[in-house]
Amino acid sequence: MGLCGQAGRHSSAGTELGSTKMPTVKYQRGDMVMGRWPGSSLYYEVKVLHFDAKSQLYTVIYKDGTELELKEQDIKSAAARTTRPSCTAAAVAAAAITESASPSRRDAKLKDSFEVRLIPPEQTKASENNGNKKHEKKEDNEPANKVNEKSEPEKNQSRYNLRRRKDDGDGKAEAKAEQLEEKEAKMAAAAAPPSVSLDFGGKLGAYFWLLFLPAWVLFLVLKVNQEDPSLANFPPLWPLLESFWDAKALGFVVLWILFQVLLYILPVGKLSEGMPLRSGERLKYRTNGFFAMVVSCVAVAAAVQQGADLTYIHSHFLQLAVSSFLISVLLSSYLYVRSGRAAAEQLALGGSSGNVAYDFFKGRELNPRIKYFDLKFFCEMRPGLIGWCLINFALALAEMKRQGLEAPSHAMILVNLFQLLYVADGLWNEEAILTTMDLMHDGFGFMLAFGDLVWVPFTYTLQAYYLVSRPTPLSPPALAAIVTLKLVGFYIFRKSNSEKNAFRRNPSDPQLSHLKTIPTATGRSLLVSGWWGVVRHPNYLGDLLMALAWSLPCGFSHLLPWYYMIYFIILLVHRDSRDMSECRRKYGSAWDEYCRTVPYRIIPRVY
Ligand SMILES: NC(=O)C1=CN([C@@H]2O[C@H](COP(=O)(O)OP(=O)(O)OC[C@H]3O[C@@H](n4cnc5c(N)ncnc54)[C@H](OP(=O)(O)O)[C@@H]3O)[C@@H](O)[C@H]2O)C=CC1
Ligand SMILES: CC(C)CCC[C@@H](C)[C@H]1CC=C2C3=C(CC[C@@]21C)[C@@]1(C)CC[C@H](O)C(C)(C)[C@@H]1CC3
Repeated sequence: MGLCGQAGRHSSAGTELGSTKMPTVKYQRGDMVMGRWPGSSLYYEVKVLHFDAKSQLYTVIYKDGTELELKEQDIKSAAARTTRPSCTAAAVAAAAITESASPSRRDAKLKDSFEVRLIPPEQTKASENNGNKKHEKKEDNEPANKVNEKSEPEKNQSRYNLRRRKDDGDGKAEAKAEQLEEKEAKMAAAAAPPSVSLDFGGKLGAYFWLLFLPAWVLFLVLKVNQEDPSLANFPPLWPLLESFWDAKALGFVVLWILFQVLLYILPVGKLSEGMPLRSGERLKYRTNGFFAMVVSCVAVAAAVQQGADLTYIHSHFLQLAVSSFLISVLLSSYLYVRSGRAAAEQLALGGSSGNVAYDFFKGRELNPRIKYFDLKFFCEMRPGLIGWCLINFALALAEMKRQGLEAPSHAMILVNLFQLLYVADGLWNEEAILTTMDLMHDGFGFMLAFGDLVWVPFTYTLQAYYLVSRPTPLSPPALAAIVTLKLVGFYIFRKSNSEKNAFRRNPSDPQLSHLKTIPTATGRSLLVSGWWGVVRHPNYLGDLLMALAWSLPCGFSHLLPWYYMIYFIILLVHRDSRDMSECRRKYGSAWDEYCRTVPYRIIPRVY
């Protein structure tokens, strides 16, 4: 400790470093020195970024971008280097915690009181770019730094843990540390600067998608209505203009949405907490989706019992789709207008390009709410998702009617049951959606509004629609193989999603204590064993296997029922790459380390 002492001070008052002057200090901005890792006696190579005369603290940066603030006595000149000169902060910390394994030494370290502030890598760049002045301002103003001003070496230790977590001993200490970890994650998130990269082909891409997506749905709906839906039979017949519109169809769609609104606002079911927002706040969500689904099923069964003819949905598919499209456009316009009044911290990162088309498409506001009514959460989980099952059921009835069957075909039953299971599972585990990309990162705009209200109910039902007028017999072995495939996919999908969700909600969950994790500078860890150690997106793998099981019952005569499979591969590959860049931005070198440890993205040894 303090090996360098106060001797040998440079008398470098007023030295010019770029555009800023450093006061009289021992180490200068840009110096490569050895910084002591909090809570340990290990020193690692760091670069001096800044000295704050007021607090007498040096801001230093590790090789992986982690910034700390250290006292002078915790810094040695590079000549005194003894250990691990090029370690990342994560590895450094791992070494530090391993070192502090014995309780007595650990206690001693807890008493150790040197000031340290952890700053996420995003800020590092900002501080490097902006120079010292800005940095000083940031320190003064940001709540993240204010909270971290407390001396809590154990806080830093808790985050860095490459050992199996059940080896840690004292559960209480760990729980406390995890709480701190969560607090820091909030702070890091609050401090994250807006991202500037635009996905989906940027501004020009947005125009393209705004035109292409509705046109594509129209194309699919017209195509599946053709007697011969093969690609060669192109273009499909263009219907008369008046057949696009049906006021009754619009009325049904509006009624359905209002019915779902009613179920959503009923004070039934759990209130779940979302992930911390950049402001540190955690929104509450009424997670009664499964209840809404059960009530909807009962209501539909009662309506059928009363003589309602659900095959209307089959015969008015186009009009229903057009009505939903109109509602999605209205909703997106409302979302765009209201986002103009939203505070900066309520906007999604990268959701404010300034370009009307892009912002309208991608959505600006992260969690648009009318009082407690969360529009994004509601739309993603209710009308379209439950509507998907309703439409499938109606299509099974239409198949019986069209083909004169007493019961739906085996293929139709499989498609119906498989997709019903998928939706029911999503609603049963509704809380898990709060840790998905859409809820945590994406703004709510046309893409999701259209996706939820039009894309899901009117294109995810194409397999069932296809089967209505195309009998596809299945042999018992084929049936058994398809069911097995679906169950395997479902198992992988559910287990991996639940594992990540449970870990994000409670990193010290005893049931996850056998899993290995990589610490990151934000305070959150990444799972590197279990499902998330097999590939980087095991949930996508399970989802893709299920998608395959949904298409197989429709046979190989046409490409149309395989549309979902093809679309889904493209969607998930793109989603994976979006997520990779986002995680790279968030976690820096810890993410690279994760990618090195888990080299495959979705399919082990293939991709
Ligand atoms: N049927 C459909 O149309 C669609 C279905 N889906 C399904 O929805 C589900 C959710 O998908 P999606 O939101 O895309 O992505 P994920 O649920 O996979 O969420 C990705 C996030 O998980 C966290 N994460 C990534 N790796 C790790 C790790 N090793 N340890 C801990 N956390 C990690 C990161 O967020 P952080 O670190 O910030 O927590 C990352 O941003 C999937 O099952 C997918 O298949 C998705 C799209 C469409
Ligand atoms: C129109 C665009 C090209 C694409 C829009 C994509 C959306 C349709 C999907 C984005 C993520 C989704 C999820 C589900 C449905 C499709 C959308 C909205 C999901 C609710 C399906 C049920 C699952 O169990 C789930 C994991 C909850 C899904 C979450 C993501």
